[in-house]
Amino acid sequence: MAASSNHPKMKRELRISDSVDELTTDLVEYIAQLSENSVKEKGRFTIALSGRSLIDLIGKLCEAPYIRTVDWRNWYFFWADERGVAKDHVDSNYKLTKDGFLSRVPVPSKHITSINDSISIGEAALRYEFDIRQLVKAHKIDVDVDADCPKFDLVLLEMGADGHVASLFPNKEALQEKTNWVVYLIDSPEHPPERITLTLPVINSAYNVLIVATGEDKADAVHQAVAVGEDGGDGFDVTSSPAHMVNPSDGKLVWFLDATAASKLCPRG
Ligand SMILES: O=C1O[C@H](COP(=O)(O)O)[C@@H](O)[C@H](O)[C@H]1O
Repeated sequence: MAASSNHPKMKRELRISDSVDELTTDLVEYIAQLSENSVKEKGRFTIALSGRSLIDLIGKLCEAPYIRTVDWRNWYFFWADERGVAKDHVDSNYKLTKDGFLSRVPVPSKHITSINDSISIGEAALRYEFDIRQLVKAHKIDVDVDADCPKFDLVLLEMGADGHVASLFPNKEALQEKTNWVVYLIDSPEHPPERITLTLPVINSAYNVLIVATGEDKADAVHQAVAVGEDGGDGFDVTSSPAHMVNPSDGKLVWFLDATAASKLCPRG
């Protein structure tokens, strides 16, 4: 890894790699370590994951040594967001994850909580929240009592070039959600328009949140999410940067950036 820095006031770390290859190596090792610690401590590892290029990156976990060393049997798998399409549709995060990751690792199928694609998007959001609540009741997912939210061991996100994470897009109502764990939208600025997403209270209750961003097209959004308005000044509107609103209450936030995505941050020392 090229550089790492810790934010003095928050439990936040920036890990900046020279290349996407280096970032991938660092990211999968970090996830494998979180999984090992969690399984050792409580016998399970709950992970909620986003889609798209992230799936390519974590594909390395399906290779040696991780395919043998990770305790896949104790993973519990969830999605941070899903698109309102059938599970076999090319836009489906489920399909992407199944083809590129889940079909290559021995996570038990009963540990995989996917989003129902045979009902309306509103019903599917309610059903997904219900399923998560059942697992909290069954003590398969920890709970953040103060926030009344599930406490995932890891929420793994990729930031889009507009600063969105999961399906939480800039200036959208979903960013204001305080009570529900899962919401849906029918007007996503990115295709497809119907989406389901975990809400900020859930993401911010996790033990660990990792945000990945690679490529020059994400440099402005990284700068806005990480460096702008830290003092709350300059009239910065946080809802213009959903990634900026990711701020775990007592968990740890780690950004995994490649050098191009980090290029608008202060020079590294
Ligand atoms: O729409 C989505 O975008 C984000 C980031 O995507 P990328 O194309 O910049 O890799 C993704 O993580 C999220 O799951 C997805 O639904």
